[in-house]
Amino acid sequence: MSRPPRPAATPGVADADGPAGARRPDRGPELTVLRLARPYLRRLVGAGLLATATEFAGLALMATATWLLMTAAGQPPLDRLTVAIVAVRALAVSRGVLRYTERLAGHDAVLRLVTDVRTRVFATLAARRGAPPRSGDALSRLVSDVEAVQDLLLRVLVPGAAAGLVSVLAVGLAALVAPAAALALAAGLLLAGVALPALATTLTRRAAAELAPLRGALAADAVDLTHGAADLAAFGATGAALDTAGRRARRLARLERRLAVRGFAVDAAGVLVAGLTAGAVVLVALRAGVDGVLVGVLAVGTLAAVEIALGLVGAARQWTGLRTGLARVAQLLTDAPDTAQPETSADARPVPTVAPDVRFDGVGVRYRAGAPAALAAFDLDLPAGRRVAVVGPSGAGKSTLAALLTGAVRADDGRVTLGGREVSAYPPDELPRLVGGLLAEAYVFHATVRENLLLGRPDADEPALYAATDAAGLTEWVRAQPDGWDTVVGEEGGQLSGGQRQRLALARALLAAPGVLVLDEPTEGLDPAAADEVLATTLAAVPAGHSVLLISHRLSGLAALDEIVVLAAGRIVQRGRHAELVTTAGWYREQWTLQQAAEHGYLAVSG
Ligand SMILES: Nc1ncnc2c1ncn2[C@@H]1O[C@H](COP(=O)(O)OP(=O)(O)OP(=O)(O)O)[C@@H](O)[C@H]1O
Repeated sequence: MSRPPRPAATPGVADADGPAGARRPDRGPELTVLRLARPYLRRLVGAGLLATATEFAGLALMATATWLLMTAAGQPPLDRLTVAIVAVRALAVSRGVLRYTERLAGHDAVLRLVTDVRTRVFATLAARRGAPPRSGDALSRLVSDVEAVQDLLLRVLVPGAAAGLVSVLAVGLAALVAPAAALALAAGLLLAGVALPALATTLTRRAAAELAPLRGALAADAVDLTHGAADLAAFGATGAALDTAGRRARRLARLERRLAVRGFAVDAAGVLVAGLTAGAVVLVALRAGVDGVLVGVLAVGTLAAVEIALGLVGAARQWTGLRTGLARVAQLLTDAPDTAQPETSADARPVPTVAPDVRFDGVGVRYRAGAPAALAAFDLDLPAGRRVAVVGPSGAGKSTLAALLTGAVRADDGRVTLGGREVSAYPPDELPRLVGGLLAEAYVFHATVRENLLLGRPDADEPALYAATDAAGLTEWVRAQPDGWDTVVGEEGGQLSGGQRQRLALARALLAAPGVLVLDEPTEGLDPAAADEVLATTLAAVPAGHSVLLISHRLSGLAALDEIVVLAAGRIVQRGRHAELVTTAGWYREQWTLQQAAEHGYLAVSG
């Protein structure tokens, strides 16, 4: 496998990786993310109103049931109770129905929004193909960060708004009975719904911010201690490593205990507030001469209303835990205003019909002063529709060519032009539409098969996905998975075999369909028969008019290419078509013979 050459330009994505390094977006991360919720505002407001209705039905149920019980104790005629009996039943049933529809409406809106956010995040990452690679951990975190957007709406904003509205309604209704009691209720609700959530946030914010990185570090310790056990033992470092991990585990346990104690304290304060508010409301109502039954209704209603308002404490806690993830997502989206707009994003990217002509003119690359040239006096014409293979021994400079084309490396001598314009003159977001493909050590994301593929072309429909996986020979595997396209492939594609990972990366490159398709060792990790088949189907799947630069150490399957360039120590040593090169003495014929012998045996070669 070719090593990825050192990138020349370093547009930063790494700063969005961690909480410490994350530059804060201009506005709050919540606002940045919620801007994306605009198309779903009506659905979200609907879900919020349903949540309010659910809570209100619960409150009304408690109040009506109290009135019913207290009035029934006086044994009035049954017809005085009929309406209340029917109301209790209706409220009990409607509360369940409302809760169900609220969940349905909320999840419908939020899942649509999250799909949007995820597509934009992936499109942003795709548009930064020239940027330094992000760590697997950071990418995985980004995938789960997107889930924070879901929680922000479902666990914070919708229930928070419902609790706020029901509190206002409860105060309004209490005011109809006794305005002074309503004031006491309002004070209690403010304590439960504003002061306590603020206190909970203040008490837990610092510890919560420390908790997530600490958990990550401990998880990394666990992996190091198990995977690196042999090396630690070999260097006599097991004890020290265990000590470090032990210290971290103890610190984590201390923090979690502290958080739990503070959480219980706030919860206890909530119960106290509920009791005191109910007591105050009862006293004030009695003083105001309110009827005994109504005082009872006010007391129970107060307890129910304060409990609903206390839901804001839970929402505040959730919000504290979500902020870091939200900040990372917002950071990524604000850094890439282009990809945040569907009209200009990769979604709307048309498949180019004709490739730009590519020319390498006397190109030389030297990675370090004094080091031998990775590429010297390299000339190549790759007009639209031409397919060229570059072969040669390890370290010959093949991947450097790919890096020059994608703008990851700049030529020290000569010129690399696309459509007559120097590669370095293209804006970074324009280049990937023209040149791209399967580069060295392609990264497979901890996401679903579909999401990994859509990174190549976010607007690809199902037939396009099938066409790409057919060519890469992955369709059968996808069909065999219970979750099909939605199969999660694990961290760095860890739940796939090496061959399946390669096929997935290849299918993604084919789906992207840039005008100039660069394929750096596309059949790496496949057995010879599969490699031949995949190379043939891949080349057949490249649209007419698109060019191909194929980098390969395997010489099998190159007969269909228009030209083969043999590189050695950065210089062209042979060029021609396969049929010519196998009959000419030189590196190509030698390697061809060796590879055929290794793959098919000497008899097949001589026969
Ligand atoms: N990022 C880098 N920093 C320094 N030297 C590099 C870098 N990338 C490549 N080189 C050097 O440039 C030369 C060409 O490397 P390149 O990766 O282009 O070769 P290759 O033909 O693709 O090799 P392989 O088939 O082994 O992947 C090698 O000598 C290599 O050591």
